[in-house]
Amino acid sequence: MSLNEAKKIAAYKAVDEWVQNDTAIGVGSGSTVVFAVERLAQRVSQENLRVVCVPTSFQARQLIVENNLQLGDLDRNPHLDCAIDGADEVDANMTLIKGGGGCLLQEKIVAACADKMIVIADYTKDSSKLGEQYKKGIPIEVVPMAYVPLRSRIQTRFGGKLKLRMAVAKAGPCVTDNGNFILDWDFDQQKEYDWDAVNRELIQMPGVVETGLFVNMARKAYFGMADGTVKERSA
Ligand SMILES: O=C[C@H](O)[C@H](O)[C@H](O)COP(=O)(O)O
Repeated sequence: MSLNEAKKIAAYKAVDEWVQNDTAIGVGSGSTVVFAVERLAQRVSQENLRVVCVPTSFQARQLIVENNLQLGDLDRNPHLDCAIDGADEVDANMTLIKGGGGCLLQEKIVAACADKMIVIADYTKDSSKLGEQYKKGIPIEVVPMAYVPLRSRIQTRFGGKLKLRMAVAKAGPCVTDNGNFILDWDFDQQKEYDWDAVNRELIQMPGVVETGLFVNMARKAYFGMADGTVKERSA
């Protein structure tokens, strides 16, 4: 089974199990969420469901609009029944790395407004320990003027190395949907980190907007496996 097929079976299962009539849901970002929106659009038209979708990125907003789903926002829908989102890695404790595609701030805000956050992923995201599968580090969204001092400060405090993420089809750094930069923290694989404590400390550093560490947020994860089954993990 291809990676895309693995993403699709996880996404379809999550949408089938968690989306009900008369609900407001958060729509995450990335390549796996594309399949969740596809399934949602099928169910909305086949079952005549009333579902309001709150996006977590520009990409998610486009997906919602292109699939003729009802677009909501946190002003009108401050309480969401669930948020369905992808992840770059999910460890045994359901701690996530997110932001590989540059989306993490709005994703965390939307997930925090939801009763439960449901993760959809392919089997390459399933890991026992952060860094085991995802090798690009933990994305940290920062205010542009602070990236140099923050890079040294985080390296000195926690070890590892931080790199400013560069754009692909544009000269210079990658700019997030919120106008910020991303530092990818290649943390020290030999160290045992308490991710909750690390996340709290990072967020307190002036200039750090948000981190791609999602600790104690995800309720359930669905992994599409290579053999065509869907593996589930609960918090
Ligand atoms: O920045 C992107 C988001 O955090 C995504 O949810 C994450 O990168 C996983 O994306 P994908 O489903 O493409 O693997």
